[in-house]
Amino acid sequence: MAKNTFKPANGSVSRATNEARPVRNQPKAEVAPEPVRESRRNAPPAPKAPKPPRQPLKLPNFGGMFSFLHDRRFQLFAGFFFLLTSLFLTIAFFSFLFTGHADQSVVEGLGNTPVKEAGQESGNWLGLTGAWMAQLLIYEGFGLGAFALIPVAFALGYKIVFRRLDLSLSYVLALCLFAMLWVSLLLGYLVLSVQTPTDDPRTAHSLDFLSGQVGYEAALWLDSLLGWGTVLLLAFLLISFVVAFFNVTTINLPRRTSLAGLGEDDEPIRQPDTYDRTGLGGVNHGANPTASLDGDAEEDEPMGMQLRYTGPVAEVAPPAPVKPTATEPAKPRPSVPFTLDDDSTETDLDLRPAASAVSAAGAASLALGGASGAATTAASTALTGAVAAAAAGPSFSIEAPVAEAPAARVPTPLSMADLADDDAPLPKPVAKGPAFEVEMPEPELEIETDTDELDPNAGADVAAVVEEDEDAMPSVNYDPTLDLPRYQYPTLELLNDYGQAKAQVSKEELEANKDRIVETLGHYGINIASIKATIGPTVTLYEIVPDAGVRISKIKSLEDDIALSLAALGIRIIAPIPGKGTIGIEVPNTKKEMVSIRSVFATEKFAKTEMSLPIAFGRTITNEVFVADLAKMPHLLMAGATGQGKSVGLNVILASLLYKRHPSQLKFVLVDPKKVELSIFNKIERHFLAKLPDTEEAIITDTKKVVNTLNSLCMEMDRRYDLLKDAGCRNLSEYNRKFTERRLNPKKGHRYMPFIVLVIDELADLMMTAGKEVETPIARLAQLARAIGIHLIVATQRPSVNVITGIIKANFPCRISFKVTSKIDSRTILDTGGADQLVGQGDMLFSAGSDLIRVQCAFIDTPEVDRLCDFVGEQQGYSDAYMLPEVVGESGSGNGGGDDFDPTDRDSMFEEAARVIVLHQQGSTSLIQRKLKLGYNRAGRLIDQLEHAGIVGPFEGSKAREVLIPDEYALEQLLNNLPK
Ligand SMILES: Nc1ncnc2c1ncn2[C@@H]1O[C@H](COP(=O)(O)OP(=O)(O)OP(=O)(O)O)[C@@H](O)[C@H]1O
Repeated sequence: MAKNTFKPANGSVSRATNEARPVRNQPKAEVAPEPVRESRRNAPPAPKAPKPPRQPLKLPNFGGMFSFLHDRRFQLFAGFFFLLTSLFLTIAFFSFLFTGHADQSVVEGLGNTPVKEAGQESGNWLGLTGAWMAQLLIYEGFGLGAFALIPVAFALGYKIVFRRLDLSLSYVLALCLFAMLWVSLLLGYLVLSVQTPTDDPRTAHSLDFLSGQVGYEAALWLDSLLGWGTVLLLAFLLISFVVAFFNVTTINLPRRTSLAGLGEDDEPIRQPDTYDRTGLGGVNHGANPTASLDGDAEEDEPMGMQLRYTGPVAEVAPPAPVKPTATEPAKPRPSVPFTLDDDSTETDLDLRPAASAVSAAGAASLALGGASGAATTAASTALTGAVAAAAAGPSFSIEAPVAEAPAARVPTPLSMADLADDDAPLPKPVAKGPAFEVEMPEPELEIETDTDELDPNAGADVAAVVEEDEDAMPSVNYDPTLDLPRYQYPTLELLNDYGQAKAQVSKEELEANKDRIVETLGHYGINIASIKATIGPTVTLYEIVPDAGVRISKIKSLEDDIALSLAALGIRIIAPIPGKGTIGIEVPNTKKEMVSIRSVFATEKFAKTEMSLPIAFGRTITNEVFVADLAKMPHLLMAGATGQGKSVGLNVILASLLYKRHPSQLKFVLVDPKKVELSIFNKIERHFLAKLPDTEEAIITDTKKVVNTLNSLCMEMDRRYDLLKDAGCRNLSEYNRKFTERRLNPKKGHRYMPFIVLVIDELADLMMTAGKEVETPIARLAQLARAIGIHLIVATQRPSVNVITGIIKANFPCRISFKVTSKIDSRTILDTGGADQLVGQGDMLFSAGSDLIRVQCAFIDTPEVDRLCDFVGEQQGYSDAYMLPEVVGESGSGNGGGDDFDPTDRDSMFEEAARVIVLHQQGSTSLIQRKLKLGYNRAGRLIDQLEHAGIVGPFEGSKAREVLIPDEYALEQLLNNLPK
């Protein structure tokens, strides 16, 4: 991670000069995710290992009645209970296979025998309880099918304890319950069939345990009803379960194929992947013995049946025929075949492994005559595996059901190969249309909502702001957070939980958009080799690889035509996508996904970030959480027409920083000419706000005060540079590290310096009323302040050149634009078009130098900000806001800057002020103001004069100045000696 170090050309830190720095060469904002286009390569994607995410447990609330369910300790207790239950059942069941017969009489005679004696008699490895449970669940219950309860208990326990599971609980439950009943019924029927009326009842009885009483009775009943038709019913039940469970919709019969066509087309043999229900990229990557070919290259199909399977998102009817629009000739639409990439998902479902596995299961069940417990378990597991294998081919991982892992957030590479008529030979992709591939990017891993995990106190990064390197500080180090040792970081509970986002883009929509793009470009003679769609929260990116020889500028010029034919506002064409030979067309989704701030904060990327000033803006088009470090940006310019999400964006920025930093590490200077936007943050004044001395409100709404504040910040900047120079440090983190290591003497004015973030909500207003007066200090701060930890965030709804002047723009390399009204505005803010084509409501473009990243800004509602501010504000804070240096009027020289001070030109109140100060032993301007009823400017001048007379020490930031005269006697002596 490149550190943001400010290094003047001469190697030393000079006092602030107006010399413009080559801002463009500054280290770029470190942007956590790769830009969209970087992450999508045409190179064959490496098989992704399925990443088991930590899944938050979804528990009902019941109006708080069962709030203990959310207690992690209770969850762990329950989780381990289930895990141990699964172990208990395993031992008890296996033991039953050997001792069950003998234990039967013990258990049945329980009512008559004392428990202790019965326990001693029982042969089960887990005593009487084991014998009783096994008897109940196996003999009186479901026979060997009861073994299926073991994985249920295990999965439940595992999920609760570790919060990671490749399998969804509901899937495990459905599979195991079905397996239990089905196996029990099957075995019941088999037991019934092998028994003959002449059988020794003891032998017959000894087989009953295989099916249990439930299976046996049910089989008996069915046998009387259907006879051997019971077998057909069992087969039908199995098939129905597979079809329903795996959503099988089509079946391929084996075809005679040849490989000849393949060589001609140079198309590689592709593996039929399967739709990954996990949503986590857990597609099969193993070699599939029934590798199929795409396009019309037919495959050598071994014997067997192939089902075609559509996953949840793919589970749509073939696309509605696209009606030609007025601008399109009514010529037949080219049928578009889709090739499958290795990471795309073939929806064919090959049942051969399933069939063999099922028969293995059957065989295993049959082999149970020998009472082999292992075989029994194998039977139920084999059945589970069989069904899984049916869906996944050789390596299928089942995961959260669709309801739990919504498609829009789920990284499901999804092929549309099955849109074509199954029986019709698949057309050649290159000859008749481009390949189309849909990708749903990986969601971020979400951490649990435990507050500890988001709380920097809990991690090693307590003083990440200070350290930046990993060296642990010895405990004797100064720890600024000890100013407020009991300060609690905000918790995720303060934020609204909107749950999981829902799938927003239907397959029809994707397909129709793709077809229209192909058609529109086709009208202009542009042929496309392939298209890939990446679904994001707001827009879907269609990445087009044009045929060789097509000029990119030609596609760019068709932007409006494509937008028209797609009948969608907000189409953005990126031609070419930087670093790639492809063209991107971003098409807004019909239904947008709202990105809640909680879902973003809950991700590991944000919670565990090491950035100094992390801001979680939202999600990119690839659904990655977009976190950027303000410290590296180092300033941010924001624009957007009214109502497009600017204020929400500012709140997201402020909330991100409040969640990650301690009050001792960060201070905000909030400028809000609109007076209402930031007023909500007043509550955190004593924790996080900085203000000018002797001002009432920390949030600045008055233009005059803004000028003073900016000048004060410039003074603070100069002071900080002086201190840095004195300490021989090049930037704030070096300085603060030295300070915390106690290598700098506070008596010499050294102090721990928090980051200062200046937020200006409406620059246009300031520029109109104060013009140059604000432009100059803003530009100066922007040029120089990054090394000393002062960062600017400037927002405006009018990104015109009068507001964002050349000098301001040149110093803000990082810019954000929400939707603006014109292309010109977009150019003013981003130096390129595109922001005018955004869709609003937090849709934004982030520019850090040359790259533009489209991000859906997270949404934080006012009540959430309110709760956050209440949470912070109600805690113990400092006695006042952080004090910025005093600025003494326009003609004044400022504190300590009185080189032109005339010792004989003293204020008439000088002596009185000196007495007040010495009497109270507190060198503060406000004290003079209060006691002598003076205005702010005069009191400021007085304190300057007192400093020059040696009565008070130099300015010390937020602290009062040191009083150098111990008592009134000494003061009188000094006053007498002063030149008159
Ligand atoms: N990230 C977002 N996700 C969803 N909706 C949003 C988002 N941001 C803003 N909106 C919607 O847009 C509305 C206006 O947003 P906001 O108040 O931030 O606009 P604005 O640009 O600050 O407007 P103004 O300049 O007039 O204050 C919000 O009330 C909200 O409904």
